Amino acid sequence: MHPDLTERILQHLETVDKVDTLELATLFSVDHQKVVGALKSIQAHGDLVIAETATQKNLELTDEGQSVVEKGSHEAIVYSLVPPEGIAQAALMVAGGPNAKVGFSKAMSQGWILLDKSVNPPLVRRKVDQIVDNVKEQLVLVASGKSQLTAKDVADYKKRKLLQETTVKSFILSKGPEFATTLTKLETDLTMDMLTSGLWEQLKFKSYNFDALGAAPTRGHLHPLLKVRTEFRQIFLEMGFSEMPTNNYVESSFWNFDALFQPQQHPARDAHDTFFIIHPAQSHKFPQEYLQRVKAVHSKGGYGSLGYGYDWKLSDAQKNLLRTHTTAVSARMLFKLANQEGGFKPAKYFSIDKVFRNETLDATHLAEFHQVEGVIADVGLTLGDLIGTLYEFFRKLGITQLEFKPAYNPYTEPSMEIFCYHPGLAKWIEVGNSGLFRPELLRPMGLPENVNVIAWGLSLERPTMIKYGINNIRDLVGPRVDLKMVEDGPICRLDHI
Ligand SMILES: N[C@@H](Cc1ccccc1)C(=O)O
Repeated sequence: MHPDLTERILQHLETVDKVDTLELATLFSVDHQKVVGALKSIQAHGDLVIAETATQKNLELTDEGQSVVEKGSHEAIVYSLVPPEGIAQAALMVAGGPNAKVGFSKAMSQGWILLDKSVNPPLVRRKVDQIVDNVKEQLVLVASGKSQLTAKDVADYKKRKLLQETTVKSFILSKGPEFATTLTKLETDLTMDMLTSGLWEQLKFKSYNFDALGAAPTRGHLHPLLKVRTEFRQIFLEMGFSEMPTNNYVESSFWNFDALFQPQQHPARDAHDTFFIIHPAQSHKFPQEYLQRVKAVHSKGGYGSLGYGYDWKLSDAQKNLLRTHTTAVSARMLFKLANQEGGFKPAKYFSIDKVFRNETLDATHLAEFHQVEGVIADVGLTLGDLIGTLYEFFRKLGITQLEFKPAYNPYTEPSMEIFCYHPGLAKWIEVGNSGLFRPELLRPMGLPENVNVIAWGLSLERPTMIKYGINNIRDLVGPRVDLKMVEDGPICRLDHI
């Protein structure tokens, strides 16, 4: 608010009996709201002024009315589009755009144009050589505040949505019993000094506003990872996926590696990369026939594959570990899908949960993190389906530029790393891994020959870090989490970063 607006109002009021706040706004060339604000603060100081409410009706152009002022009325535009030789009505409608229909009927009733039915198709022709665009002229006058419209004109223009009536509330001010041209400062606090010296009797106190909203107290907040997880879950659900049960952190090597055709000598199965469990060190319950088929495909091959040709050991498959990827969850689910009652049915699944790797900790790696994984099983799926699905999935995250790079996974062929262009960071970043599950994985499970499975996985931490502008993963979990970030972090889409 203008600092001395209150005093300017009071000084003006000293010279007159009554003044309207709208008049003051024009006089001081300030917004009417500001004058009303200043009035409120004058009123807070006591009965300096008497304010009576007044309402005034104003005529204003609508957006459509404004366009008539700028470009002419709809009927004049239609008239101007009719060439001397005439034009087919349909072509006129196309040329005139959305307002051509009203323009046409108004121009007809004004007697400016006619429809010549003596030719086939009928042609719209000019009926007069010249027109005066009264509507435009009258609205121009309204815009300049000089309108002299009759009540009927006003009603007509309102009906045509060219004019609207607005009511403006204002106050008529006159001097009150405590009128003064300056404001005395209002005290907000009653101090001990004021009481003992008796000063309080001469001071004016600001009254309490019991309706003011207090500051919201802080309370529980969702962690950024949970918020981003909610967002991913929502996207999967929108795309028709169902969530897989993911509650087993402890998994056997069988489901984490062997079922996925990952050979027992694979370096990832080394204790350097995997946390093995000591108690209990082994799992014992496996679907026996399936286990035999997995053993066979590793050691001898099958389903058109040569296998790896090594001596597959049950004892290695039995070793318990903290699952290293959520693909172990997908393996269990696909086995269930292949062996469910009534046989295989196409399905779309997702999971978002914690996985563990024996990593050297650094700015981008922790020993535990989350994976987001999507899996689709259906007849005749191709790499094209995978690419299309990935585009749709990432589009829903606000990412539209993707690139794919050939990659290798023991369980997928072909495999693709997924890169996306991040406009905020102005670079391509790797966001995930994907592929078509190998027959050596699907057929031993009992999935029919013509069924293919496409899948992709990404970490939950990486998009969360990008979204919240964090470059050290240790700032995302544990004691280094900035509580301000947790409180303020909005649930918003990645494109709002
Ligand atoms: N399991 C892979 C991701 C992935 C999932 C599904 C298919 C292909 C790859 C990983 O840990 O990175």
